[in-house]
Amino acid sequence: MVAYVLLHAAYASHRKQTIMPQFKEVSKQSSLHPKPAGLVLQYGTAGFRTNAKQLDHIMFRMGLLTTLRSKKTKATIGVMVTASHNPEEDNGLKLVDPMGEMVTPTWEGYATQLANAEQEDLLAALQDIIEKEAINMSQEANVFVGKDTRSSSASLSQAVLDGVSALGGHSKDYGLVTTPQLHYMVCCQNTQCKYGEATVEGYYKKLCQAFIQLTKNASNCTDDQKHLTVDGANGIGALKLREMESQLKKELHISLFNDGSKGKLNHQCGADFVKVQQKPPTGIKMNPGERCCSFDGDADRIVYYYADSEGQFHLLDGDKIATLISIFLKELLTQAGLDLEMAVVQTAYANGSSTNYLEDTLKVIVRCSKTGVKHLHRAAQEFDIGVYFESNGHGTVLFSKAAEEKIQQLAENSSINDERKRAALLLQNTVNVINQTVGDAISDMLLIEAILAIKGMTIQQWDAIYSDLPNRQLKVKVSDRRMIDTTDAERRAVSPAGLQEAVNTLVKNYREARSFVRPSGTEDLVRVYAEAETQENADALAHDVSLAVYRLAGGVGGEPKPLH
Ligand SMILES: CC(=O)N[C@H]1[C@@H](OP(=O)(O)O)O[C@H](CO)[C@@H](O)[C@@H]1O
Ligand SMILES: [Mg+2]
Repeated sequence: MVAYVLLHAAYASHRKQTIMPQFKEVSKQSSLHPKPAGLVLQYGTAGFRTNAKQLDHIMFRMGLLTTLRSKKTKATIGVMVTASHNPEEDNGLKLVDPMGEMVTPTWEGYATQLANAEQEDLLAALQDIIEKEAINMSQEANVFVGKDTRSSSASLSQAVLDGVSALGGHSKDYGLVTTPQLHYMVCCQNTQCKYGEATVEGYYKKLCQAFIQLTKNASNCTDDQKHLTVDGANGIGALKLREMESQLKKELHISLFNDGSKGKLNHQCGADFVKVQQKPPTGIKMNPGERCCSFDGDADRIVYYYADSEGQFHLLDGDKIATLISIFLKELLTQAGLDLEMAVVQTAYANGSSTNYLEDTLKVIVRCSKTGVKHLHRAAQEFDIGVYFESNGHGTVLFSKAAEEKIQQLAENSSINDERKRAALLLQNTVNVINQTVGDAISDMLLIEAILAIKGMTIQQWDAIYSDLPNRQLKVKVSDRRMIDTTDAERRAVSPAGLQEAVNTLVKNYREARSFVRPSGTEDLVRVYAEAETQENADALAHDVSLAVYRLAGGVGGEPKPLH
C-alpha cells in the first residue's frame, strides 16, 4: 500500500496533472509485480524470452500494454506465455495482433519501453504510449491469454491477467494451448467467426474435417503410409495432438512419443534439437524408413525425418516442406485452371538447392526476407498465394482474400469438368486445413500428411526431389554484436569495414559455396552460415568465416576452433 501511494505521488509530481482513474489500480497492482531495478530486457525476434524468474513484472506490464493495444485497435489482442524451444527454466511471451499476426514493430518498441521503465516511472511510460497513440481510455478492451506447459507458465499468465484487469480490460484465459491455437482464437474472434469458431474444439473440428475431406479419395495411400511417428518435445503440442487424435478417424495413425509424461520439455528432443543437431530426438522409437516428425515446445514449428536401412539420418526441414507444398499447390492451380500468382518466401538460411529447385525447375517466384517469421509473413502477403517457411520448420501458407474467393467460386461451380472440380475442392480444403495466422506444427503436419497421401508419395520420394547442399551453422561470441550491420535480407554485411570483403574472398576458395554473417536477434552472438559442395568444405568455410568475424568484429572468449 505504501509503495503504491509513493508511486502515485512520484507520478503526480512528475506530470503535474490529474491522474487517470485507472492508474490507481495499476499502481496498486504493479507493486505486487515489481521490476528488479536495473534489469533491461528487449522484445526480440519472437517476443521476450529469458529465465522465468525475471519475468513476472514483464507479464504484468504486457497485460497493461495489450489492454491499450486492444483499446487502440478496438479488437481482441492475444498474449501467449511461452519460451518455445528454450529450456524448461526459461519462459517468455508473444503478443498477437487482431488478425492473429504478430504485433507491429511500433508496438514492439512500446513493449520494450514499458518493460524497462523503472518501477517509479511506470505510470509515466504508460501515459506516454496513451498520448502518442491518442488512445481513448473509455474504449472497451479484450485480451485472450494462453500458456504452454512450463511449470512457471501458470503464475506468469496470472500476472498477465492481473495487468489486464488493473487497466479495466476484459480477459479470456484459454489455459493450455499451442501458440498457433491462440493466434487462431484471436483471428476467429476478430473476424466474427468467419475464420472459424474461437474455441479449441472449433479449431480441431475445422482442421480435422478439412483433412478428412482432403484424404477421402486418396486411393494411392496404403495403410502403412497412414502411420506417422510424432515427437511432441514433451510440450503442449503433444497434449493437443492427443486431444485431437480421435477426430482424425482412421486416416492417420499417430504414434506419439515425448508426450510430457516422463521427459523434460525440449530436452534432447523437439524440432529445434533435431534441426540443429541433425540427428533424431531421444525418447522415440524409429524404425528404418518410417516417417517421423518433431514439434517444438510451443508447436509452431515442425520438421520431418527418417533413417534409411543403413541407419543414415535424413532431415526434411522447412525448405523441403515449402517445396512439397509448392509442388502440390502449383499442380492444383494448373488442373483447376486458376491464374493465381504464387511465391515462396525464404530466408538467407534456405538451402541453395531448394532455391534453385523452386526457381529453375518449379518456376515459382522466390523472395528472400530477413530472419524471423514476422518478416516472412509480411512478404508472403504480397502475393495471391504466399508459401513461407524458415529452414527450421516455422511457416505456413497465406491466401489473399481474392484468391480464396476464386477458389470458393470454382468449388461451387457445377458446370466445370471433373478434373477442375476435383482440383478446386482440394484447394478449398487445403485453405481450410491451413492455419494462416502463423506457422502451426499441427496444421502443417495435417497438410503434409494429406499431400503425401493424395500423391501416394513416400518420405524417401519427397526427400529425393532435390538434394541439400552440405551446410554448417556456427556461432561466434563478440563483445557487441550490434557492430555487425547487414543489408540485402541479411546476406551481406555492411559493417564492420572489411568483413564482407573477407567473406567474399573466402567463399571463392570453394565450389558451389555461399556464406553470410548476421547478428542473432534472440541470442547474444553472431551466426555464421556456410554451404558448399561437400560437408568438409562447408565446415572449413564456416570455420574460416568465423575466424574473420572473430578478428574483424571484436571476438571474445577464444578463437573459434575448427570442427575436425
Ligand atoms: C537461424 C535461425 O534458426 N534463427 C532463428 C532464431 O533467430 P535468430 O535471430 O537467428 O536468433 O530464432 C527465431 C525465433 O524463434 C527464428 O525465427 C529464427 O529462424
Ligand atoms: Mg516455437
